Amino acid sequence: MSKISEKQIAEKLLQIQAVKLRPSEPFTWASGWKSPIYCDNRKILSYPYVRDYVKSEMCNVVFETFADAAVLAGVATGGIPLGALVADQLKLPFIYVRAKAKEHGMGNLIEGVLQPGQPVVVVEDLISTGKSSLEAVNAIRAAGGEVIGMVSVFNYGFDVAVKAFEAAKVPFYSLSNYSALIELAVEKGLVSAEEQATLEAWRSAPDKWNATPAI
Ligand SMILES: O=P(O)(O)OC[C@H]1O[C@H](OP(=O)(O)OP(=O)(O)O)[C@H](O)[C@@H]1O
Ligand SMILES: O=C(O)c1cc(=O)[nH]c(=O)[nH]1
Repeated sequence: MSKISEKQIAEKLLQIQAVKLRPSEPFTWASGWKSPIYCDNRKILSYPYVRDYVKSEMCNVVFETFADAAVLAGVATGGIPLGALVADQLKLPFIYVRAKAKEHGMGNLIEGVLQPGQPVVVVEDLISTGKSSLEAVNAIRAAGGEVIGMVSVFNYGFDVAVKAFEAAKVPFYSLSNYSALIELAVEKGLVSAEEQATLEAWRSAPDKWNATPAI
């Protein structure tokens, strides 16, 4: 993605107030990490113009980079509505991967139709450690699908995720990222010097970060 388009997506996320800073009462992430920041991409769905923009940017990535995609797969739950929108626009089949296999009914981990050997692109709303995305990749591979790549709206750019995607041989594209977001928020004066210092301390060791409650 170009730096300009990364910032344009970041601008939309800021406009819809999807990004929250709460250093004094840290958020708990899916990984268990504590964080002073949370990016709630689910809010994109509630703003049709932003939703359209994100959808078409995701379509461009799939169309231009993963032209062989035969199926799109959403990662539950954030990646499901986005993936379905993109699949609908590109007229591709859609499946989704649950966080865990359903405990009644068909007992499925993957919902929808996946034929062995089909090239699949995984759609995620956000990548932090990459664990959720890679669990979905592994489930698709175990079911016989060929994961050719993945696309997400946002990526924190942590080394742990970059290395995990490399090890799993999954090329990934994110429409925006933490660096673009913070650069823009600082330019717009939305982050105070104190908040910037907190974010820097957190970003340098997110797995070890301990928030000190505001006095
Ligand atoms: O890269 P990771 O460390 O795995 O974190 C990112 C995951 O966390 C969020 O999902 P969450 O588990 O909050 O569930 P949701 O999508 O159902 O809201 C997000 O939608 C990603 O799937
Ligand atoms: O890692 C997570 O759980 C996570 C971080 C974030 O900023 N936004 C989100 O939806 N999940």
